[in-house]
Amino acid sequence: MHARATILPLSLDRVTYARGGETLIDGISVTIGSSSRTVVLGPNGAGKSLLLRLCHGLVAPTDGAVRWAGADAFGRRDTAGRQAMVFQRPVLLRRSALANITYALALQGRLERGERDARAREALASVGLAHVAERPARVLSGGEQQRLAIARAAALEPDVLFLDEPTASLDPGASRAIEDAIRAIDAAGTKIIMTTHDLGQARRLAEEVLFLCRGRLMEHTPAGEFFEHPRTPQAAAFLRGDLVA
Ligand SMILES: Nc1ncnc2c1ncn2[C@@H]1O[C@H](COP(=O)(O)OP(=O)(O)OP(=O)(O)O)[C@@H](O)[C@H]1O
Repeated sequence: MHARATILPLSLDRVTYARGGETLIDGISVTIGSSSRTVVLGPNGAGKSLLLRLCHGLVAPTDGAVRWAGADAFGRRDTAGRQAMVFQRPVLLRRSALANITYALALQGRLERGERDARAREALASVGLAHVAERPARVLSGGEQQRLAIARAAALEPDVLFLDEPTASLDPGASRAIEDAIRAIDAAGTKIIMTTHDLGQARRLAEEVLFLCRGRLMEHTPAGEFFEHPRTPQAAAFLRGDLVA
């Protein structure tokens, strides 16, 4: 267990990202606090992944600012080291599952060598992967690799964990295992901000929803309210499964 997030809240101030004459993220202002799991929803191409990358500092906004607890975030090491992101197709090292985690812990530099192995084994166990600790990460199944990537990020005990489509192309059993892991990480004090295409998963995990459409933030709503009474026609159409104009 570790203390609740401290680099939060995350504030976006008119964040815009334009490229090739197209505005892909359009003046998003929002404040995201530490207290609930945040799920970013929206149709294909809405800008969900891009928004996560902007928040995490992988991409700099072309206008506006991303701030953590009020400070200008981009390029700041103190905030960068306290957040992690797991991508849709995680990049794993050509090492064992266990070594993928101990290596990340060594880079982070918070734990002594002797403590890293125990933390890494604990992280693997928390996602049901204790039995593959010595196996090369690259031979693991897609679902196992995704769980390993999440365990590796969680082992760093970040204040905030960004997850981009953590269960894309996984079967229902593997997806549920990842959902359980996400709940456990949240319960241990890490703020979760994630995207998903799976509306069932969004209903199970979301406590608040950011709904994006064509780079614009249409709704920032408690999850129950979003699913029962979407405020915008775009969100209502999205929830019905219609193509969103
Ligand atoms: N670095 C970039 N340069 C140019 N265009 C980009 C860049 N990153 C994203 N885009 C474009 O921005 C738009 C939003 O992309 P993004 O991947 O964020 O959407 P998404 O909502 O996550 O979509 P999906 O649901 O299909 O995963 C897309 O049209 C994409 O092609």
